[in-house]
Formats: sequence, C-alpha cells, structure tokens
Amino acid sequence: MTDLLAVQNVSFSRKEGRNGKRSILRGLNFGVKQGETVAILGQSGTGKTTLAHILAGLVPPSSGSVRYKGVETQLLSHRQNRALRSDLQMIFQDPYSSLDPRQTVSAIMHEPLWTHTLSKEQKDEHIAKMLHVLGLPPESFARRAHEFSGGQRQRIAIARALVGQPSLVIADEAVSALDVSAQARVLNVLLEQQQKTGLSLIFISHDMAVVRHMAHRVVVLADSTIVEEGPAQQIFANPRSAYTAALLQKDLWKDTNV
Ligand SMILES: Nc1ncnc2c1ncn2[C@@H]1O[C@H](COP(=O)(O)OP(=O)(O)OP(=O)(O)O)[C@@H](O)[C@H]1O
Repeated sequence: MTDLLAVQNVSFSRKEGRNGKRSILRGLNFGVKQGETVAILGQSGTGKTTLAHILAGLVPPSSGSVRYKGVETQLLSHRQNRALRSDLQMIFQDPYSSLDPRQTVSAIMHEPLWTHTLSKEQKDEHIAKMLHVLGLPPESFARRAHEFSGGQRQRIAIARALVGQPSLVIADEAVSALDVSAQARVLNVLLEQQQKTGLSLIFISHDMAVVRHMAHRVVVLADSTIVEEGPAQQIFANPRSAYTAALLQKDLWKDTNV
C-alpha cells in the first residue's frame, strides 16, 4: 500500500541570533499508511510539535518534502490547500488558542464541512451526533466556545477535527489535559472512526499507556533525527536504541540529558 503521507528527507532549521541557524530536524524519512496510527516520541524540545506543523503543511520544511496523497504539500494551490485543511486535521494541546472563543459551536463545527455536499440539515445532524459521542450536550450548538470549560473546549476541538471524516488527524498531546474518563471516551471515538473510515492518526503523546493503546508504529526522535522506527509492539518489547529504552523505562521527557 502506498503511503497516505510520505516524509522524504525533511530537515528544519530555525534562525538564531543574527546570522546563526539551529538545526531542529535533520533528514527525516517515514510514512503513514491509510488506517494506521503512528506515534512520535521524544523528549521535550526534540521537535515533535515543529514536525507536526510541517506534516500539516502549516510550516515549510527547510529542505526535503512532505507528500500527502502523492502531492507535495508546499506545491498546493490555494484551493487545494483549503481542501487539505479539511482532509488533514490537527488537534493541538491547547483549546484556548485553537478555538475562537467568540464563535458558536455550530459555526466551529460547520467549518470543516465546507467541501461536503450535504444539506444544512444533514450537516447539523452529523454535528449533533459527533457532539453526542464526545459527551457534549445538544444545547452546545448555540453556545460560544468561551462558555465551556477547558476539557469541554478540547472535546469541541476534537469533534471539529473528526466531523468531516478526515483521512488523517495529527494529534499533538490532544488528550493530555483531559480527565481519565474524557480521555478514554476520546480514544475510543478515534479508534471507532479509524475502524469505520480508515482514519490515519499521527499521535504525539508523553503518556506511554496511551501510545501503547493507540499506536501501530512508533517513530522516536532524538538529536534532531529519527533514532528508531518500527512496529509499536516490537519497540515496546525490544527497543533497539538505548535512548528508546531509557525513554520507555521512565518519564525522561522533562530531563535534558538521557
Ligand atoms: N517559535 C519558536 N521560536 C524559536 N524556537 C522555537 C519556537 N518553537 C519551538 N522552538 C524551539 O524548537 C525546538 C523544538 O521545539 P518543539 O516545540 O517542536 O519540541 P517538542 O518536542 O514538541 O517539545 P515539547 O514536548 O516540550 O512540546 C525547541 O528547542 C524549542 O525551544
């Protein structure tokens, strides 16, 4: 099967000081297939969020390419880019910055459905179902984002990401701030959607229990590059690199040296 998303030789540097540059990502190669969940692991500051932004086409790589459904994301026309935004959704960690607080939930949820040829009633029905499975009450529809708690806002952001039946969702610490029962609900919804529609997921999480539960494959980042990649079961049972072993053994993400 060809990759839904193909990352080819992607590097990224940030400007630092007057003339300096800092390498954040170097020569990354990996792919994501349809219906597959790939977890990206690495300590804090290893470039996971930067990579997520590059994969979603929000930031151009300094070199290399990201192909989505065979087309290089940096070469998309404005219209193709809008279509990509519906088909490839991103869930960020912080709903306070990802949702416009003044927008109604209805307006937020209709956004990703612009490419769909459903009637307004069909779209409303679809949205109501998605809000329901994520444990949000039907009266949420007319309320504005700022009227909800942080956990509810995050579930609205997740509902928005899923409502248009995207092909790929990039979830960057998407469930970290939710309480245990909301977390379990969201993970189940993601797995159900994966079974129903063949959704692919890129999962960035510090929580190894969540990664074990969700991931088919794991990509481990360290020192700006991929130090290990493979099937999740194999990596959890028998990591090849000492870095991965240390990462899995204890919560080393917040340490600066492994
Ligand atoms: N806007 C920015 N300007 C300058 N440097 C940045 C910016 N965003 C991130 N960085 C730096 O780029 C590097 C990679 O950051 P990134 O957020 O991608 O890492 P991460 O692995 O997602 O970290 P975390 O797990 O803490 O979220 C870090 O050293 C960070 O300090």
